[in-house]
Amino acid sequence: MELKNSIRKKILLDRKKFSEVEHFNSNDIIIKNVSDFLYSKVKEKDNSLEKKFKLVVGLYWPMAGEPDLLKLVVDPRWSVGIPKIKGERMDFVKYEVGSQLEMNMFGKLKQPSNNIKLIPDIAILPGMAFSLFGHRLGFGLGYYDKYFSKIDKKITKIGVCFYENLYEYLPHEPHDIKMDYIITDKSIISFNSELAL
Ligand SMILES: Nc1nc2c(c(=O)[nH]1)N(C=O)[C@@H](CNc1ccc(C(=O)N[C@@H](CCC(=O)O)C(=O)O)cc1)CN2
Ligand SMILES: Nc1ncnc2c1ncn2[C@@H]1O[C@H](COP(=O)(O)OP(=O)(O)OP(=O)(O)O)[C@@H](O)[C@H]1O
Repeated sequence: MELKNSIRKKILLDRKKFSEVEHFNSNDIIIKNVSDFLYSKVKEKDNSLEKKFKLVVGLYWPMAGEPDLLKLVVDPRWSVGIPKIKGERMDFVKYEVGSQLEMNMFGKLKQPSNNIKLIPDIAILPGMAFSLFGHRLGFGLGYYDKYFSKIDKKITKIGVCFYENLYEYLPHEPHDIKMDYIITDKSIISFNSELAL
C-alpha cells in the first residue's frame, strides 16, 4: 500500500514534464486506437444474436493528466455511461452531449446529475499507471475495483493511459481487477486470448 502511494506521487510529478502539445497529439492517437477497437466490437455484436441491444460503453469524465476520450460520446453505434460516485458507491449512469452535470462529493470531478444506471459491455478505465501484467494503479479509493467485484456481468475492461504511464510491473493486491486490454498512443496490449481481435 505504501509502495503504491510512493509510485502515485512520482507519477503526479512526472506528469508535469510532458507538454500540452505532446499530450494533445498522443490524446488524438489514443482516441483513434480506442474507436477502432470499439468499431470492431460493434461489428462482432452485429453478427451475433444480441444485435437488437446497443453496445454500452463506459467512459469517464477526464481529470487532469488523463486521456480525454469525450469525443467518443457522440456515436450512434453505442450509448455511453459515466461513473457517478455517492459515498463509497460508484455506478455508471447515462451520459449524452448536453446532459446536466454536477460536481462529485470531492468537488473536483464532474458527473451526470441523472440516476439512469447503465451496465457497460465495455468499460474504458483511466489510471495513473498500468502494468504489462494488466494491473491498474488508480487514485487509491478503490471505486472501480469495488464496482467490478459486485457486478456479475462480464464487462470487457480497457485501461487507457499515455505510453509513459505504462510500467513493466506495478505492486498489486488481491482485490485489484485486471484489464483485458491496455491501449496507449503507442501500444495495444491484449491479456485475454479469447477476447483478442
Ligand atoms: N476521470 C476519472 N473519473 C473517475 C475516476 C478516475 O480515476 N478518473 N475514479 C476512479 O476511481 C472514480 C472517482 N474517483 C475519484 C478519486 C479521487 C477524487 C478526488 O477528487 N480526490 C481528491 C482527494 C480526495 C480525498 O482523498 O479526500 C483530490 O484528488 O484532491 C475524485 C474522484 C470514478 N470516476
Ligand atoms: N472489492 C473490494 N471490496 C472492498 N474493498 C475494496 C475492494 N477493492 C478495493 N478495496 C479497497 O479500496 C482501497 C483502495 O484500493 P486501491 O489502492 O487498489 O485503489 P485504486 O484501484 O488505485 O483506486 P481507484 O479505483 O479509486 O482509482 C483499498 O483500501 C482496498 O482495500
